[in-house]
Amino acid sequence: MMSVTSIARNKVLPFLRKSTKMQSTASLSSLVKLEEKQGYAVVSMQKTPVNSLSLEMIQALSQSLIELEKNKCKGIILTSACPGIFSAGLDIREMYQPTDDRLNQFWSSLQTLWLQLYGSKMATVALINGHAPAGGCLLAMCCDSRIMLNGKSKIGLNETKLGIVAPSWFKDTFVNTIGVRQSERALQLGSLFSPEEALKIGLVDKLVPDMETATAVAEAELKEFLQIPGMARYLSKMKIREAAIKDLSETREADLNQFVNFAKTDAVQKGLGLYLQSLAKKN
Ligand SMILES: CCCCCCCCCCCC/C=C/CC(=O)SCCNC(=O)CCNC(=O)[C@H](O)C(C)(C)COP(=O)(O)OP(=O)(O)OC[C@H]1O[C@@H](n2cnc3c(N)ncnc32)[C@H](O)[C@@H]1OP(=O)(O)O
Repeated sequence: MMSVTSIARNKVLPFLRKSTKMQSTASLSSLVKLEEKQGYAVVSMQKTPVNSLSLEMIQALSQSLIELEKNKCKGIILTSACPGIFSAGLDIREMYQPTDDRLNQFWSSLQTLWLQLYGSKMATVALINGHAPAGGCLLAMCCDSRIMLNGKSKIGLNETKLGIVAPSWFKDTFVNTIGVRQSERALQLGSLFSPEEALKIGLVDKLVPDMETATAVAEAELKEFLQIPGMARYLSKMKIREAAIKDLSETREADLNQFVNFAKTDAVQKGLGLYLQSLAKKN
C-alpha cells in the first residue's frame, strides 16, 4: 500500500510533506465505500450514525483519494450513506480529553486530507444529502461543486457555537467559496444555513428535491467538469486555491501546535464537554 509519505515524494501531491500512520485498507473500507462508475467514482461515507470525522474516518477518506488518484480516476462524487447526514464534522470525542499522540495524529491527518481534497486533480462534486456542520461543510467546500438535497438539513461553519475557532485554512476555504463579507459574519455567528439560504449565498450551487434527482444532477454536474481539458481545469482551480494550500503547506507544524495548545485549554475542554453532554441529552 502506498503511504502518504511516498506520495509526498512524487510530483503529484508535492504539498503532502507530513507523514501520518495510516490504517490498513481493509480496516478503513468499512468507513468509506468506493463505487467505480464509467470514468469516475462515488465515494460514500458510511460511518454511522453521523459520519463524524474521527482519526480513522479521516484516514479512510485520505486513503480512498490516494487509491483513486493511483488508479487514474478522473472525478468523484462525495456523498453519504447515513440517512439525513452528510457529515457531523470533526468527531468531538477526538478533541475532548485526548492523549497528546492521538490529538497530534488527528489534526495532522485532517491537514493532509484537506490538502489532498482541496488540491485534487480530480473533478470533485459533493452531493450533500443531509446535515453538514463545521468539518462536514469544510469537506463539501473542498469540492468543485456542491449539490444539496433540499429540506431541513443545515450547512455552515458553526465552530464559535462550540466555543472553538475555525482555523485559517477553514476560513480561507470559506472565503474562497462565499466571499469575505459573508464569511466574516457567518464565522463570528457560527451560522448554520438552510439549503435555500446556502444557495442564496453561494455556499451550494444547486438544490435538488429528492435523492433520485440528486444522483442524476450530481452525475451531470461532474460530467460537465470532466468535459473540460483536465490540465486547464485543474490549473484554473489552483489559481483560486493555491495561496491557501501553500500557506498551510508551509505552516503545518505551527498550525498543529496552535490547534493542540488551543484544544487542551481548560475553557475549550469545558466547552466541548458541555457540548457533548447537550448532544447526548437530546437522545
Ligand atoms: C487563540 C486563538 C487560537 C486560534 C487557533 C485555532 C486552532 C483551533 C482550532 C479548533 C477548531 C476545531 C474545528 C472543529 C470543526 C468541527 O467539525 S467541530 C464539530 C462540529 N459539529 C457539530 O457541531 C455537529 C454536532 N452534531 C449535531 O448537530 C447533530 O448530531 C446532527 C445535526 C449532525 C445530527 O442530528 P441527529 O440526527 O439528531 O443525531 P444526534 O442524535 O444528534 O447524534 C447521534 C449520535 O452522534 C453523536 N454525534 C453527533 N455529532 C457528533 C460529532 N461531531 N462528534 C462526535 N459525536 C457526534 C451524538 O452525540 C449522538 O451520540 P449518541 O447516540 O448519543 O451516543
